[in-house]
Amino acid sequence: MDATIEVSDLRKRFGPAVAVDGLSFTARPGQVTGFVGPNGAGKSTTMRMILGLDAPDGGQALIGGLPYRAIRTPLYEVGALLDAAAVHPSRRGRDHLLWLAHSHGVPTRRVDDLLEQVGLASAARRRAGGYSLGMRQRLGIAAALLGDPPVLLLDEPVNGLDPEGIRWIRGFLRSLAAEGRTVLISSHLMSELEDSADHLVVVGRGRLIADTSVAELLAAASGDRVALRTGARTQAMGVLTDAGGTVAATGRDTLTITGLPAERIVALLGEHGVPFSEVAAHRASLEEAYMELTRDSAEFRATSNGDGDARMNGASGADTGEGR
Ligand SMILES: Nc1ncnc2c1ncn2[C@@H]1O[C@H](COP(=O)(O)OP(=O)(O)OP(=O)(O)O)[C@@H](O)[C@H]1O
Repeated sequence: MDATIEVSDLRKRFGPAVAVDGLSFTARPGQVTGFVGPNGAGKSTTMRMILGLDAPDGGQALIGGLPYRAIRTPLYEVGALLDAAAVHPSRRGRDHLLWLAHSHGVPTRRVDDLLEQVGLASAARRRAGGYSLGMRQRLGIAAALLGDPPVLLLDEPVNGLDPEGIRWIRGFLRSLAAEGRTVLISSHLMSELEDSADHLVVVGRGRLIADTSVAELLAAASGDRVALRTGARTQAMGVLTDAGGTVAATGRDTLTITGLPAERIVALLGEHGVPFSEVAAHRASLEEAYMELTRDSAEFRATSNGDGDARMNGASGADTGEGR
């Protein structure tokens, strides 16, 4: 089957609250599509509509040209993880998968292979109630993969994973896409998608903010900035400004230059005998790119949680999605 997910002018309200407001995007085979936006942006509702769990008020969501409910053997066509907590606590991890597998004709062998792949083999015979959130995410991902489907939808799969788990899932998602699958993953943290997504669909308050490749977004945000480390800051500023660069001091011995390529900067400093220890073309992080993207939008802003992991927040008064 064609594994493309196509969302067209999708709309959903819950009473007076507009959850999804005319959203359109396409997630293609062979790519990890990051579906990103602050809490309450409408990501889960959109995924639920793609999976036929919520009925849209308008528009449509198709997988391989079909609405989900028209897919004959969904376990083999579309794998989904919406809520990692949806596991019976007294059931052992392996038994949870076996029960799902056997009710769909999937062999036991596949269950054991998947437990191995998601790193749960050693915990497979423990009860799921004692699993950490990260272990439940892994179990949920294994369940989504049972039928070896060409389409995967994972809602916040990175949530609860430790740094090793985050590294693992990035590689795992990339390998699933490299096998030709369509992988749609949601996140409210832009930084979670760094190094895993190829394509980004950014939403806010149910609307599309950006639909772009990660490479294009980063290139646009990186601009022509060059970072320079030098003990002769004043001298360097003079030389580079005279040559037409725009120079800003960013630290005691660091400068950021725009308007001059890195090679020209090196040549100029050499000609004028200005010592320096480092010249690097600036590469924006995905988080910076997001800031750039939403700079003109008063509705969204990024704040740092203090450990360099910036979060996206809706403006004050935005629904946090809590209390449901
Ligand atoms: N069943 C529901 N009943 C009422 N309101 C709902 C329901 N489901 C979602 N909403 C509302 O719809 C909006 C979008 O919620 P949704 O969960 O889709 O956002 P999200 O982007 O997935 O957020 P999060 O990152 O918190 O999961 C929010 O305002 C939310 O409160």
